[in-house]
Amino acid sequence: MKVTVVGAGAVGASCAEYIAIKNFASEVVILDIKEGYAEGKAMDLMQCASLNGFDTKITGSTNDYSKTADSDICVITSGIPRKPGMTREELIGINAGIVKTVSSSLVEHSPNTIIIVVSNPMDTMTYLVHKTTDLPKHKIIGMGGALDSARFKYRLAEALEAPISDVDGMVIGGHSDKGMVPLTSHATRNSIKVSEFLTEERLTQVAEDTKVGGATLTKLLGTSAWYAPGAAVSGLVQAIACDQKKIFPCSTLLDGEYGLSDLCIGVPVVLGRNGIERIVDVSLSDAEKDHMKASAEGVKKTNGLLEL
Ligand SMILES: NC(=O)C1=CN([C@@H]2O[C@H](COP(=O)(O)OP(=O)(O)OC[C@H]3O[C@@H](n4cnc5c(N)ncnc54)[C@H](O)[C@@H]3O)[C@@H](O)[C@H]2O)C=CC1
Ligand SMILES: O=C([O-])CC(=O)C(=O)O
Repeated sequence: MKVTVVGAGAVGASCAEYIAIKNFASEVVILDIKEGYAEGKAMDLMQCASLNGFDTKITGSTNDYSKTADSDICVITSGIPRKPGMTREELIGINAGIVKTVSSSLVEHSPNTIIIVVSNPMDTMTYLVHKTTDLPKHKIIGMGGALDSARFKYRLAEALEAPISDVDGMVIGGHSDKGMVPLTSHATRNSIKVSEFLTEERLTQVAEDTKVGGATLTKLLGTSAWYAPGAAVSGLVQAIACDQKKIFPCSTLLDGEYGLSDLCIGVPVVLGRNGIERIVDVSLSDAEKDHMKASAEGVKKTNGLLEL
């Protein structure tokens, strides 16, 4: 199993590290445009191998896509992150050009690959990869919901004063400050609905804190987060590499599901060896349906800024 990670920055390096530590991939190639940067990160990570007990071979490349040839999975993290006060959508001007070039170079060398898009604004960048490459739709996956759901579980556990392992919940919709749709009606503590424990007001607070999870960290760190994003990507890569058939919310091209079409947005999907093996339709409350519709309108507005 060969995995390429484009972008050796904060998220790319964290993602490569988690993939290596989980020890399921034979090879990880990190590629960056900055001279020597990916090689340096790869060497530093390889020097963790004996300490952390993994055998994954990590190599770096300065923009040489021949090194990425025949990758089973490619992760795109190249692009600029936001600064405090910015929205993810504001990154489109620079990141669209980067994602377009990177995705065509990847597919040129790995025509059968599965692409996981991380660069922001992620739903629009995922849509752009569809427009740029001729990969089938089940092989283009946007990562946002897995991270947002992890943040939702963190906030739920905090409100419930419960261990995170006791909590389950999912966030669908667009990966944006306003567009996320935390499914509070489906969230559970050890299979009991969280509404049995928390007031509607507290649940609304949990949902609001979840939606601004990325912005909150950006304010604290001066740039956006990387540990949980890297861990979330590694979860998707592992589900595909190990054919786990796990459900994650991922951004995928919709064609009528959830009443939406011609956009990529987060919905629950089954991930396995073929990428997205099935889109799962869950029943939503009326409020969640309204939020999903508004979220889709927001994503379409951002897609409208693409020069296709
Ligand atoms: N979807 C999600 O849940 C998340 C998305 N992000 C996004 O991921 C992206 C990366 O974030 P960070 O790693 O923090 O940024 P970073 O600045 O630390 O790293 C980005 C790397 O991309 C490289 N790069 C730029 N243009 C390139 C090109 N044409 N080819 C190859 N490499 C290129 C840069 O040299 C840099 O090393 C941002 O757009 C950020 O908003 C970040 C966290 C979560
Ligand atoms: O907040 C950002 O800009 C980066 C990101 O997508 C996240 O951490 O959720």
